[in-house]
Amino acid sequence: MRAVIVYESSYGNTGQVAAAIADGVRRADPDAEVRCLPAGEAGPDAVEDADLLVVGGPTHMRGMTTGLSRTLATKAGAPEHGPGLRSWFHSLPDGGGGTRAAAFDTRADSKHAGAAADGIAARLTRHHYDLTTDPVGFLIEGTEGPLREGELLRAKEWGATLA
Ligand SMILES: Cc1cc2nc3c(=O)[nH]c(=O)nc-3n(C[C@H](O)[C@H](O)[C@H](O)COP(=O)(O)O)c2cc1C
Repeated sequence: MRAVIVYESSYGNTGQVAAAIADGVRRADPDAEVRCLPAGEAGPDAVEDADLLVVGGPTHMRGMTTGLSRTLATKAGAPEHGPGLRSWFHSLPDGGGGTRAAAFDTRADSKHAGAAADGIAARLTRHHYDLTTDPVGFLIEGTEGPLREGELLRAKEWGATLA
């Protein structure tokens, strides 16, 4: 089984979640070939043979990041972090049906938080990937993080369910 976890992360929290999900997949399927890549390193070649594609990013302005939200994050001190998921999706090959997929995000614990994962899931579906589970959000304590205690373990366990 080949699994690819693709993520966008301004402050690093979503990257940590992505790595934990990758660990969970490896733990559940030790024979799996698992790659965990930032969007800028996940070109079409990296995903075309995947049996499982997991995509996640931070929630900005109640949805996926935008050019504006990424600029605001950088101005607020976040490091530059390569292309965002919106542009990454433009070069994602069509899944053609039969490739399993899942979406996740990081977000605040607020009823007004919104969810980047919903937009990610919709794009995966539009690209004919088969969502195997509902989109999931992992909670952060503030704009820059850290992740809430226990969330990395939850991400690992969620990853194991995807394998
Ligand atoms: C410009 C901007 C807008 C944000 N808007 C939201 C939001 O609408 N809802 C939310 O839950 N978190 C929001 N956040 C907090 C991010 O979700 C948080 O920074 C992110 O999950 C951290 O993940 P990262 O370290 O991978 O970037 C926002 C952050 C920034 C920088």
